[in-house]
Amino acid sequence: MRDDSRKDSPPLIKKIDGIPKLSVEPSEKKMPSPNKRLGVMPRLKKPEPDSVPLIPIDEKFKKRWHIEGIIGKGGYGEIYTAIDMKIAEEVAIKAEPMERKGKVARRMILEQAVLVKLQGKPHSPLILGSGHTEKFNYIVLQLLSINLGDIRRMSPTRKLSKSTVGRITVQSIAALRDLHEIGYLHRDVKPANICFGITPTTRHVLKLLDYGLVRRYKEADGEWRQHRAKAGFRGTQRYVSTRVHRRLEQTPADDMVSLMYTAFELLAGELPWRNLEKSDDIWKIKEAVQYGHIEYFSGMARELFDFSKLVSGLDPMVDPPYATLQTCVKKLYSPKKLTDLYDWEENFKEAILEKTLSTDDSSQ
Ligand SMILES: Nc1ncnc2c1ncn2[C@@H]1O[C@H](COP(=O)(O)OP(=O)(O)OP(=O)(O)O)[C@@H](O)[C@H]1O
Repeated sequence: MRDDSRKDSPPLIKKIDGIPKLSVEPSEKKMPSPNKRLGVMPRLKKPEPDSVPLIPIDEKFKKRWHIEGIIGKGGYGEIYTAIDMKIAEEVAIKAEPMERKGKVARRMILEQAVLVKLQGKPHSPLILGSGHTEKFNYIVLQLLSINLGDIRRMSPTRKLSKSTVGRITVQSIAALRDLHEIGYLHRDVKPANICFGITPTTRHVLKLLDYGLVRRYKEADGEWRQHRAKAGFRGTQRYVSTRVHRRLEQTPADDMVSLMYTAFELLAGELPWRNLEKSDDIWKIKEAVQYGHIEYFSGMARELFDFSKLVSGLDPMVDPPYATLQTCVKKLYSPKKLTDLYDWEENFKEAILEKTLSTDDSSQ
């Protein structure tokens, strides 16, 4: 379930005839070195029969971008790769119809505004341009790797190793801290919204994507906005906190809970509620995990027990202690460094070894 009637976010930009044009010239924006592509490059998707892409493939768009094909399709938009003819560099273009169910779709307007505010922060993708046509809004972004959900599925064990997940979590905490610092909640933290860079200088730098569900939770002076008595559902059912199941106003602690579930899924290969569909059933198991029921932390998941306890104990009414959370997950990868190789650069050998060791454990 992914609900998105965005009634609750105040418009940041009054003009709603399309997202504002932003075109960043190469001299103003330092693109990462284009010489060498590293990491797990996105692959073009086969065109779906009977579906017409928003931007025609193999044509020049806005006289600047040669569209190569579609690499991703979210619930709302399409993501393309294109060659930016001005800088001879491959980029990603995200396009979303301007109208949804007869209403002006504001997701991308908000996403563009937040991305602009985040420029200069290491875990935000570079935004290279934006604008609109009669039918859709678009944002031009730095091209990144495939997302962590797809990377996990590439692993022969369908899991990532402790040291890789530790480094993903520590960088995600920093990404969320940077977003919370400018006053916004993400509200859709999940493996599909996390990628890495693909150049020598960015290949170990995590990038948090998809700011379409953000909500402002504090004002410029740092004062928190008043909570609503009841909030609508926002997020993805598998990863939202129990507070979201209860329709409570989300706060930074709820982004941390979604990050903890993300780390759990990457490390254990699945979440305990993976096969459940009903919100109440999922909520019940999430509560048991929150209360620290040890049976849910078997195999590699036990490595996340302390982090889970810390996240479950967070006070939802204050900003989380980011540094303490980072210290807790550092023990998953220490003495490795953030710049050491990650699973996908080493044929997932560490994840395979960990699977063998945990199978040995359970047979004793
Ligand atoms: N800059 C990028 N470089 C490479 N791949 C990207 C980039 N941006 C998005 N993607 C890919 O496209 C997918 C969908 O992107 P995104 O989540 O931004 O779209 P969405 O329409 O908002 O999706 P959702 O339905 O989750 O809201 C991502 O999971 C990722 O794999």
